[in-house]
Amino acid sequence: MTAQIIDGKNFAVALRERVAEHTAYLKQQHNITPGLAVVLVGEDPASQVYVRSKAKQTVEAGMNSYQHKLAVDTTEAELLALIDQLNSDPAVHGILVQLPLPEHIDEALVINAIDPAKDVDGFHISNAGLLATGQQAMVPCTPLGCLMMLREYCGNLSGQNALVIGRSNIVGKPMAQLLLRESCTVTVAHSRTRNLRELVANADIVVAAVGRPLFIEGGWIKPGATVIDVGINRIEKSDGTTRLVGDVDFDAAKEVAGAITPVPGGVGPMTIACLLANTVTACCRASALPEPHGLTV
Ligand SMILES: Nc1nc(=O)c2c([nH]1)NC[C@@H]1CN(c3ccc(C(=O)N[C@@H](CCC(=O)O)C(=O)O)cc3)C=[N+]21
Repeated sequence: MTAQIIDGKNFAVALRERVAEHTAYLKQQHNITPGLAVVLVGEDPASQVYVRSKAKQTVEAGMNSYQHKLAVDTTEAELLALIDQLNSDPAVHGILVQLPLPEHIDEALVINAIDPAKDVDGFHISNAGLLATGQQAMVPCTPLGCLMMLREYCGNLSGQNALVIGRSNIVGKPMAQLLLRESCTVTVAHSRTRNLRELVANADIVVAAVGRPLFIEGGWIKPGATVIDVGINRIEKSDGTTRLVGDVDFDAAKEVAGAITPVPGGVGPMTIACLLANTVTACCRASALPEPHGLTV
């Protein structure tokens, strides 16, 4: 059997269309344009690529994009002052501070300085707590995108064995919370887990977010399982060029799984689409307007 390939790129196109439609509606009916501010500290080339891509897609959806590029030696106090300013700017509905930050800046302090209502990354402790207690929150973009794809491909998730590999605050933990909310039986594995192979073999759903290239072997996967690969690892090929691979050995896993996301073209594009969706959600909530269907879970 060969797995269905879950086309995250197509999925993201459809989600961005819904975002653009609702943005147009907000403009026409309420004279409000959703605005997303992205803050980048330093000149990491990969981060610059992501930030450019986010800004381009924000504008394409009809929203306002505000970019703040700060020097690598920006002080924590200066960054906090900018966040204060964005928190009180009514044109800004979403704020994203690109991670990682330079070492001299306390990441948790900065994230928790963002107004939770504008925290479109969903990283603020208030949003983490709201999600964990089943209340309305801003949901982190990557797990949100993963859940949207899982719902589409698995239908009812209730009672399914879901294995989340990775325990980060930005993917593993919120993913586990979302799957619990869907009534999955959730296991969280990580680098110290001893019997990973057996856990994978028992999982109807695998979400891999360990950050190790090709770590999960195809032969471990339960036949027919749904595999969501969050990993984006750049590896060097024998000819010296590089390519992107996930945490799962895709070529082997696709022979066993029921459905699987590729890398690239899987979770990555959905992450950015969900950022735009979260911005529209934040905008509607800020204006006490009804939220459109399908932009969050
Ligand atoms: N505050 C914050 N929020 C983030 O959401 C955030 C962040 N910081 N820091 C960096 C990571 C990384 N990230 C990606 C988003 C999309 C792709 C993506 O679309 N990837 C393409 C391939 C891109 C390529 O070819 O390099 C794909 O998977 O198909 C990748 C990575 C968001 N991040």
